[in-house]
Amino acid sequence: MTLEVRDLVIEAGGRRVVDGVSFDVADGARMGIIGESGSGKSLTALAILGLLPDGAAATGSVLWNGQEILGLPDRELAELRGDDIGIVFQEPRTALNPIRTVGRQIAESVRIHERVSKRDARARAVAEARRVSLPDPERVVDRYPHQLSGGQRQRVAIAMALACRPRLLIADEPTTALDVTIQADILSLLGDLVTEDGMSLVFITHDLAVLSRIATDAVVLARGEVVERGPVARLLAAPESHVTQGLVRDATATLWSPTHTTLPEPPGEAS
Ligand SMILES: Nc1ncnc2c1ncn2[C@@H]1O[C@H](COP(=O)(O)OP(=O)(O)OP(=O)(O)O)[C@@H](O)[C@H]1O
Repeated sequence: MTLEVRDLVIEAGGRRVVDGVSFDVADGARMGIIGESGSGKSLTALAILGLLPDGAAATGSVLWNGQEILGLPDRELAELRGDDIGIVFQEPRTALNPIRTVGRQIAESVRIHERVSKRDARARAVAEARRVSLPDPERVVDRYPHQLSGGQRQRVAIAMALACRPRLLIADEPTTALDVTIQADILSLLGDLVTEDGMSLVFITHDLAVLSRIATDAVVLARGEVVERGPVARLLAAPESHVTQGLVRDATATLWSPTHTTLPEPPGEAS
């Protein structure tokens, strides 16, 4: 299943905040969308999912497996989300319902999309909790979000997003709100699950070091436009635009030094 985004334009608050963005995500590919704050990353993801906030509108084309999904009725989009496309956001606290047990929330996404019985749904919730390596899955499903750590809450959000085995996962800064060590754990969990299921991935971040751990290719956004695109290894090693060069400098300065990635000297400072 492929995602093709063509000439996406988003107007929000009377301004054009995304301006002609195009990219493809082939079946099983791992695409990054990277850029500084306010460059249009989140709105691009929300437009793909049909979740733009009030006051924002998108034009252009978003083809999912050849079908136009931009402007689909809410009902059809809701079916697509969860069934075909999973979503993980930055802040699990806001993605989770504080007054429902995490098991119920994981089970709910299964029940909506697969019509399983209540009892089977609970068993599934336990299995999904185990799959994302939540501790003591039989019991953790009876806990409430506030009783879990930030990293555990993000595991719950990932379990919810992946419970129905979507073909595409869109993850918007899923590790940004977490401690540095937890970030690495969540990234490797996501990487493992994406590989296991053969899903495609769209991963949004402002951090090229993080991106290099999970994505193979990326588009670089600045002020709503694609300023550069290519394999992440090339963007790191030979960034062409000033924006990407800045991202490489930030990545090199980042506190956690990725074990699998050798970051190059920052541009202009190489000996
Ligand atoms: N609901 C809205 N109404 C008006 N403008 C908005 C709205 N949401 C976002 N914007 C503006 O659109 C631009 C792009 O926002 P977006 O959230 O997509 O950026 P981003 O790259 O994801 O940034 P961040 O990393 O800070 O989340 C920004 O200038 C932002 O202020």
